[in-house]
Amino acid sequence: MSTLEVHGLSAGYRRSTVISDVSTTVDTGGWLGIIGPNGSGKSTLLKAVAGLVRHDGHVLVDGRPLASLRRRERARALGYAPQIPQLPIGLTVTDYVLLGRTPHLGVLGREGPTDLDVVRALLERLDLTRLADRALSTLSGGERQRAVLARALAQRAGVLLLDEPTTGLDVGHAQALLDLVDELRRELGTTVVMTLHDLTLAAQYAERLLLLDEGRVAAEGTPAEVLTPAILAERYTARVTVLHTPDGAPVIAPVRA
Ligand SMILES: Nc1ncnc2c1ncn2[C@@H]1O[C@H](COP(=O)(O)OP(=O)(O)OP(=O)(O)O)[C@@H](O)[C@H]1O
Repeated sequence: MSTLEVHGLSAGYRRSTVISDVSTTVDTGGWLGIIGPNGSGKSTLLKAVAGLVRHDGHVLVDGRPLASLRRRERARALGYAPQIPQLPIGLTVTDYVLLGRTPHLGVLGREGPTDLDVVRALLERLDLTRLADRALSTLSGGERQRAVLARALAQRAGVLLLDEPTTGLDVGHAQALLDLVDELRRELGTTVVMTLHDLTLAAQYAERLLLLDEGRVAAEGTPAEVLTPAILAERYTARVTVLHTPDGAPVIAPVRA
């Protein structure tokens, strides 16, 4: 149940500026997909929104500057699942996902039945139940990725930032994850911002797409407005055709020369 506003956001590393003057608004329960070629600044944009890299400009959640919120308030306002997370590899899957509940725990810092229920339900939906007691270090890449997402979803933040959430997931697990995110969005009004290379999945799940090129907004609109062969040829140097599934969803198909 949160609106995210980004105003004139610029960010980078040391002396180099990577993204410049990005502005956008995502309404409560909205889903914005960030797309763009390699190195265009998608991950940097998410990190800047999350306040994890040096930036200029403003990020507001429900009209409140994110930078002004205390840690716990901030963790309830905004959750972030990075593309390459630092994992406490000795933890079990359950204990790791429970960490996502930290901003909701009472003064004693003990998890209650609601926290355990939230975690159990997420493990079930992400096909992790049989791995619940396994150490993170023993998981496959796709299993670990699902644990990282389960932790971010357990946080139940108003705004959820997902950096390439389907990386390393097979098509079935990718769909299960995106369906689950869609459900949270509909049931809890979670506002979602996600980077994705898979343009077909991006078009099927995101309501709007923002195309970054060299750190600037090159296009923004509905998937049909942004994913045109002309725009993709110009921004990705790609030859593609746009097909449609029987229910009308776009499929971005590469065309061999
Ligand atoms: N920690 C860092 N220090 C210095 N430069 C960085 C750092 N992280 C990213 N960059 C640079 O910033 C630019 C944008 O990187 P970013 O990861 O945001 O792009 P991206 O669009 O997410 O790329 P990809 O599609 O390849 O994941 C790249 O040129 C990259 O080399």
